[in-house]
Amino acid sequence: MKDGGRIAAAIEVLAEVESRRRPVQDALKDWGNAHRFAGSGDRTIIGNLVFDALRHKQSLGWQMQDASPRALALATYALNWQQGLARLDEVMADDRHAPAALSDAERAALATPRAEPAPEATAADVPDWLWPAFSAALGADAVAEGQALARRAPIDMRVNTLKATRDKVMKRLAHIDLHETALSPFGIRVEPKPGAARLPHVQAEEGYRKGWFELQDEASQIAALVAAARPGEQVLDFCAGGGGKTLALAALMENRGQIYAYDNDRLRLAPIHERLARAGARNVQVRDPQSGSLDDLVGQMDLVFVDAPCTGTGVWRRRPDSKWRLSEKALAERLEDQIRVLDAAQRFVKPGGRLVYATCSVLQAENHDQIEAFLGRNAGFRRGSAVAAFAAALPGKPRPKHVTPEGHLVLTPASTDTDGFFLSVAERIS
Ligand SMILES: C[S@@+](CC[C@H](N)C(=O)[O-])C[C@H]1O[C@@H](n2cnc3c(N)ncnc32)[C@H](O)[C@@H]1O
Repeated sequence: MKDGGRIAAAIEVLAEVESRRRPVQDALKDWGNAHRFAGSGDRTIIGNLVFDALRHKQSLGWQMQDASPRALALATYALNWQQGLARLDEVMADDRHAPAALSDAERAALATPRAEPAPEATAADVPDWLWPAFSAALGADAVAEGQALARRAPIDMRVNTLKATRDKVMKRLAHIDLHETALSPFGIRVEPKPGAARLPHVQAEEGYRKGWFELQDEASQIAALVAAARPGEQVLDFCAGGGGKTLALAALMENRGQIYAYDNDRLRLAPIHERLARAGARNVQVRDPQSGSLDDLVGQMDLVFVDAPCTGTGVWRRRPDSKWRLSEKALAERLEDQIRVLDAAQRFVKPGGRLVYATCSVLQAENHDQIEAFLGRNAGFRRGSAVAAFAAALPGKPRPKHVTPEGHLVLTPASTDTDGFFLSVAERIS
């Protein structure tokens, strides 16, 4: 395929995502299945175009004065990928699979930046309805944070210290352009590359199959460090999902003590068994809703980790389609879920034990307001300090920029160069 045909394919996929509200990965996969002639290089480029168009949907639509799939794909190629109008004309002329020739209005919009400044929500590529909450959470940095959440994410790996060291993994992956993460002591990062570039498929590496490393954003690695699970402790991972945090906690505990991995959705837990085996994590009992209740754990846990269901505003870099699908209704539902999860999880914390409440969102309503309301209705808990836990777990590292007066921590792409993530700690006093 040539670029004209790839742009046409991106338009098709974007239309499918928009009109049928399909997850972008599914739409891309279906397109690939229906167009077997497209090679893996073509599919990468089409995927990059589609993801970048969704990341910058609002700002590109504003510049084009047209947010149709066609306008977004053309603007992504010419503006976001900096190929320019002349090159776009060339690839369109040169390819019978390319979209129809540019209109005068498209040509004008691609040639000249609009004179007036974009509204803040547009410049930040944040949905208009969410802007008040987003900007309240991030203050003067809101536009910069929105823009950072609209960039491509790096590939972050967490070295599994049960099986390997960071040096060993870095040596084995020396053929890849990577470096140590700035904060996590067991993180390795592959920086994103622009335009058509393809990132390495690190899951195909022998070291991945041997369980020497996992794919995990640095923010999640930091979450496990802040939770400070120690060898020998009793830990409940109450929203374990596919087990990302469970594995990180097991490594910190050096396979000593016990982790109970629970989730109320069996299907989400399903991958955990294979992941635990690959990682060599032997101190984890998986408890799904059908394998028995958690009653024996009430009041027994040194640590209950609540990686709560949330809107995912902190992971828009990786899931840009979710940014535009999010609705007020979905946010309200997540807020209800979070109250339910916190109230259910708290009873497992033993006196003197701690509850860590985390989300991959940056919104105050899901974060600060949620944990503060929990503390308000649970006199048996007192507020701990996530920022103090961060300083203890990561000595010598700079204090993150976004810390609430109560000591809760908000990691963000523009401030910590991670996904957006919220961390808070509470301690049971009675
Ligand atoms: C952010 S995800 C967890 C991700 C996971 N900890 C990881 O690191 O891969 C939130 C999880 O909470 C689970 N969940 C939602 N409501 C719950 C409830 N009432 N009790 C337990 N888990 C719940 C969801 O099924 C989902 O898997």
